[in-house]
Amino acid sequence: MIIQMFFTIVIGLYFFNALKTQKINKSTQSRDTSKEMENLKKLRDIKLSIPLTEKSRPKKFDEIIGQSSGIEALKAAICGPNPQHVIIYGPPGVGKTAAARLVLEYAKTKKHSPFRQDAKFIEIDSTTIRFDDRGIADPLIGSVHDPIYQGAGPLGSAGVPQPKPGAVTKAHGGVLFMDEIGELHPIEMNKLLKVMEDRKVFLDSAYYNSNSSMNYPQYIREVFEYGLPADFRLIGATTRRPEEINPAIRSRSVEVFFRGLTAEETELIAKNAVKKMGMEMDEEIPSTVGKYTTNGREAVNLVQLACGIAINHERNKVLIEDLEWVIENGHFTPRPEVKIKNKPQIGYVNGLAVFGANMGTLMEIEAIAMKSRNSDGIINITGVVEREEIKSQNRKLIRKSNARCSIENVMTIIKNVYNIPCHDFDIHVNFPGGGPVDGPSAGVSMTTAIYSAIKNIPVSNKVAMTGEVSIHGRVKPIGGVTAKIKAAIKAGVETVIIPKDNWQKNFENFEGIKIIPVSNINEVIEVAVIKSLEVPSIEENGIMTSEYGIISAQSKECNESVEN
Ligand SMILES: Nc1ncnc2c1ncn2[C@@H]1O[C@H](COP(=O)(O)OP(=O)(O)OP(=O)(O)O)[C@@H](O)[C@H]1O
Repeated sequence: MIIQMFFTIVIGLYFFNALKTQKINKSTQSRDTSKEMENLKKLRDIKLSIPLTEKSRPKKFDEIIGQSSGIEALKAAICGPNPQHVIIYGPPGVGKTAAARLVLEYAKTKKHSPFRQDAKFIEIDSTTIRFDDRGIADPLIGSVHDPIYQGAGPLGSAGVPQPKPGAVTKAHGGVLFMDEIGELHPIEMNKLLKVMEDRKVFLDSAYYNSNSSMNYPQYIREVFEYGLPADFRLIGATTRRPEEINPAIRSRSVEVFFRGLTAEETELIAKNAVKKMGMEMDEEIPSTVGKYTTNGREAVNLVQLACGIAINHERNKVLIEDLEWVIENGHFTPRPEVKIKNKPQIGYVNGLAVFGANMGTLMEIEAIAMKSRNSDGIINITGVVEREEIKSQNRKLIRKSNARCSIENVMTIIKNVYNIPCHDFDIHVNFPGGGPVDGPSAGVSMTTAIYSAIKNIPVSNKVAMTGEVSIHGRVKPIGGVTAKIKAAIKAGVETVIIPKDNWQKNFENFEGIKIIPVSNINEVIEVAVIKSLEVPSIEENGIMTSEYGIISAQSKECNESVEN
């Protein structure tokens, strides 16, 4: 009896103590959290003004300048009855994120769209996702909080592993937007591909055994047995080129292209940004911003800084001096603007090229030909960036310019088609400005420049051209033709020669330019060189020059032999 009483008192005391400790813990916790809550509220009350980039973030598709084709393609991929995964390519700050953020809301307005009104848009930055081989934390795919970890709570104490859903599950039924998808760790990419295939995520834990007699909660058992739902549409955005992106994700996605913005477009973005700041500005501000910026973010940032200077001087008007100060101190360089020359020249051709994300530009090509003193002429090619290295996380891509190899083809074409023994000449071809020249598409321009240099016939300054040329003189299709035509118009060109196979019906609607599709090099020469122009010869420093440029030494010799 006494022993029984003794044990009852001991057990009673034990539970009493346990209860007391629990109460103390609870009151300390509530005291601590209420203090933290107070601090959090205080922090939330402190607000700086909203940055202009945030204020000027497009709220409607109409406010995204210059990307109508990209937006149309994005809408077609996401807003139909069968939405597709999408990859948006484009340079930084041109509206990829802005468009992605709007497209889900737009899809919800469509009757046939499978997205429900409460469908979520989940945004994740791929550069922040690291592969963790222990699988403790994976914000993209999800992870399992095993009972060995601290803070595992009552379920953890009971030895139950707890699944933590990742972005793929949070985006279930909606859109998962992955910015900079080209930077995603390869293992994470493979996991993502698996989730996209299964439309659910399977999580593993050494602490879960389906055959175990342990009494797992129903939810835990369901997740481990049947997976977490992850049926979403992916929109990945990247500044990388398609060939740098994992082919498996590319093959599962519709590819959409956003382009770099023209000066007029960044000009408009700047104008809208100043309006959104509620300020006035000097008339020259938008055009100056246009001249110094190639994307929307740069334009908005430039305007924001100039507005800041005006505000510091207690003005409501941004002066051109404010902007010039920002340009000077920010070391901004103006965008290159190549214009056509004011008269035809010998051996000088307006080529066309694309750079970056499908931006067209006029590419000058000049050639000089001199009768060689040796049996085999020397070919010199300068101004070409020959090797371009692009490093990504897991591989290195090397682009080699094949302009040097292409010139051999050009020599064969001139010999083959025009019966000119061009290996008897020392030839120098130069690409002023030096860019990564893509040899094949400069084929027609190089041929025309060398032909003009050897024959001493000037090339029209109002003509620009693009196209690959085969050794039999056939003109073959090339890429980026629309961007090239637009660049030609801006440079003041009146006639553009393009390969016949690149012809599109909508080129008929281009105003202010004549577009001539050709299928062989004879047609190019026919349009580009000005045969009617007589070349007067004025000797200067041993090199013959004319009103139309340099006359090659070969022509000097020819002239002399005629005179003799
Ligand atoms: N085409 C555009 N039209 C209007 N504003 C633009 C445009 N492009 C960029 N902006 C401005 O720049 C800001 C940043 O653009 P956004 O984040 O959409 O670019 P992004 O292409 O996703 O860039 P990144 O690849 O660097 O993430 C926008 O909030 C907007 O203010």
